[in-house]
Amino acid sequence: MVANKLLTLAFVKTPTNILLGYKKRGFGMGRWNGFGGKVEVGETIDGAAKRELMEESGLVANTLHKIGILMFEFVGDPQLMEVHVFTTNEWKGTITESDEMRPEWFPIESIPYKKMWTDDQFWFPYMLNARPFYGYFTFEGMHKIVYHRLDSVNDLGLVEIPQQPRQPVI
Ligand SMILES: Nc1ncnc2c1[nH]c(=O)n2[C@H]1C[C@H](O)[C@@H](COP(=O)(O)OP(=O)(O)OP(=O)(O)O)O1
Repeated sequence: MVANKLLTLAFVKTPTNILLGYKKRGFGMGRWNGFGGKVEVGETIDGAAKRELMEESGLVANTLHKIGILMFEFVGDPQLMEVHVFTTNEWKGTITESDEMRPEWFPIESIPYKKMWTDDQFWFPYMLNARPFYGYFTFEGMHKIVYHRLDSVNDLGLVEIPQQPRQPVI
């Protein structure tokens, strides 16, 4: 069994707008997303979320609220991605482009879903409405979702996080 790959994803939002970043390189290149990345050894998940937000957007979150947990399975890959999703509406600093991300504000009614990960359109409504959620998505390739489930949850601390893919890896 392979340990899950632990990642964070943070969104800065106001009641009407959301800050997204255009991924300029690496995994998810060419897509708009929140700010995040891998949890480093010795870091807490919350600490990694704050660090990645700062590195990729220039902003420091005063508080981050955990709003969701997403699992991603890629058919044929034995390792699951476990992504912890956060939001903040209190931050300081100046929005700064990094070599990885180009940040830009979007009105909530015109989020560019067609230029984002395919799964985002499913769970963004939960995140935008501050409804805690748990989602599991199985991808075939980088675009096609072949399985998904999405649940509203009362307590993210009680979510049972799977440690291996749903489908046997051949
Ligand atoms: N399917 C999907 N939807 C929404 N968001 C994501 C996915 N898959 C993902 O990986 N993500 C998010 C999770 C993370 O926030 C990033 C990926 O992080 P990555 O760029 O690989 O991690 P870094 O630590 O920043 O990478 P390097 O600096 O090592 O290149 O996308």
